[in-house]
Amino acid sequence: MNEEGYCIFIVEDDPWYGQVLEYHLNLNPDYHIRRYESGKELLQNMHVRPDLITLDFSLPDMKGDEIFRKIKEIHPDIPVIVISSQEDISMAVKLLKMGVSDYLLKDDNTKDLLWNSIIRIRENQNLKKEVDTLKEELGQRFEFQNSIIGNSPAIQKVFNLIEKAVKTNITVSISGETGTGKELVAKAIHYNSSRRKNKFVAVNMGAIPNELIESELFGHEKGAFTGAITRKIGKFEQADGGTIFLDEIAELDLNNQTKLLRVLQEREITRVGGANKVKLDVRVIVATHQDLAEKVKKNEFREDLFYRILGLPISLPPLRDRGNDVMILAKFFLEAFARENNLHALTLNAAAKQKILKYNFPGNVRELKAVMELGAVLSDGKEISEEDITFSSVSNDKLFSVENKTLKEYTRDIIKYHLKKNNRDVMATAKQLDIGKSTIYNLLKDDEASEES
Ligand SMILES: Nc1ncnc2c1ncn2[C@@H]1O[C@H](COP(=O)(O)OP(=O)(O)OP(=O)(O)O)[C@@H](O)[C@H]1O
Repeated sequence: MNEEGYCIFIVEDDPWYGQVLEYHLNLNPDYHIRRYESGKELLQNMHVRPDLITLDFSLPDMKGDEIFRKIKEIHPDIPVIVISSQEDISMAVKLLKMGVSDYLLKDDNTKDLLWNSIIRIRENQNLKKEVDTLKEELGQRFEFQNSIIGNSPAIQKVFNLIEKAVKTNITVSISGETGTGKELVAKAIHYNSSRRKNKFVAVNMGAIPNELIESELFGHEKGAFTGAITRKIGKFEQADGGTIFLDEIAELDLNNQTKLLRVLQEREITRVGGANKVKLDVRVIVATHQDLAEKVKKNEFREDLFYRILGLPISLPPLRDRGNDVMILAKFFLEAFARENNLHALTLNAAAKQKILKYNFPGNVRELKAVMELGAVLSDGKEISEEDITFSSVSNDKLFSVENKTLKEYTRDIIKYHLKKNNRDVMATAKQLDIGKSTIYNLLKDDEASEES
């Protein structure tokens, strides 16, 4: 239904009969009627996209079946009621088979039959609309549940928040360790929102030097500074109508924080070196792996900007808190890798599964993906064994891994990890860990003794 109401085209070459129908249908204030007297006139006005058409079968320039075919080509979903002055059963059957919504004979009852027919068609249209909306909602749910994998209560919570986020333009702040899927969630929000047809523009604040951020975000005019040889459209302008994803927002220095705050408040930008303000309609999603509130306390992040970008906070749990999602994701990545590389389906043997379940994945889902892909390459092509699973992340992996260790063993691991990082400098390590040097020497002595024995 357009904003004028329910728009009905009456196509009838007999002006008197056309008027009778128009008068009758106008009794419903919701109906907005337009009248045409030939097939040509009707087709010229199809851009108006009526909600329904009543079509006299015997128009001077075209027969009803021919016009109906043309209507279908332009807008296949518009219901058409054919009104004929002669009873022609075989033509009626033919038209109904072609998809005409109703076939009425011109007689004393036509007005009332038409009235009822339209009511019935409208009911069907409303029902169809409802089904379409439901399907779309369901489709959306499936869409992001197909790309963001997981069943754990922790990730279900995130799904719920994504569903809330897509319904409005509220700013979303996503927090979570590296590799937990922050960008994936931001994309899911954009592509499931009404902005999906416009751009999703991602900017990593940590990857741009502070002095270039302003021009990167807001653009610059030609000659704005040395090196600005042409006008440049910034990321905010590129995202007009769509979504900008500001990753690593905590990396912004205070000066750029002030500039960003102004833009978010005024919803307009000025290109560097430009005089004009450009109004924008951009949805903002920010992400960080840092504790922003903590940064506010330390005066490293503006409190007003913090509140401006907080919007709907979505906190992504680390992979180690997602229970069996690790196994679901592992299988998902293996299947995807096999599919992309035309390999046979690969499985994990029991020991490999155990090894994965015990590990704490400091690099989260990104690391798991890499581990599974490497495992697939190292395997015999059918089954991935324990040896094919290698953890090479930066890593304090052993340090935090969930193994059956005693406190003493953990302490030993922590000290050895820092010793290695400090090039075996005992003094520095002792200072860093706030322990006595003797603790470290004793540990080294124990280790040597156990190696000798
Ligand atoms: N739940 C998930 N299901 C499927 N793939 C995922 C999931 N979470 C993350 N990934 C994949 O893991 C990788 C890392 O995700 P993403 O880049 O979104 O993480 P991030 O939190 O933004 O990382 P960073 O903090 O380093 O920017 C991507 O390849 C992403 O597709």
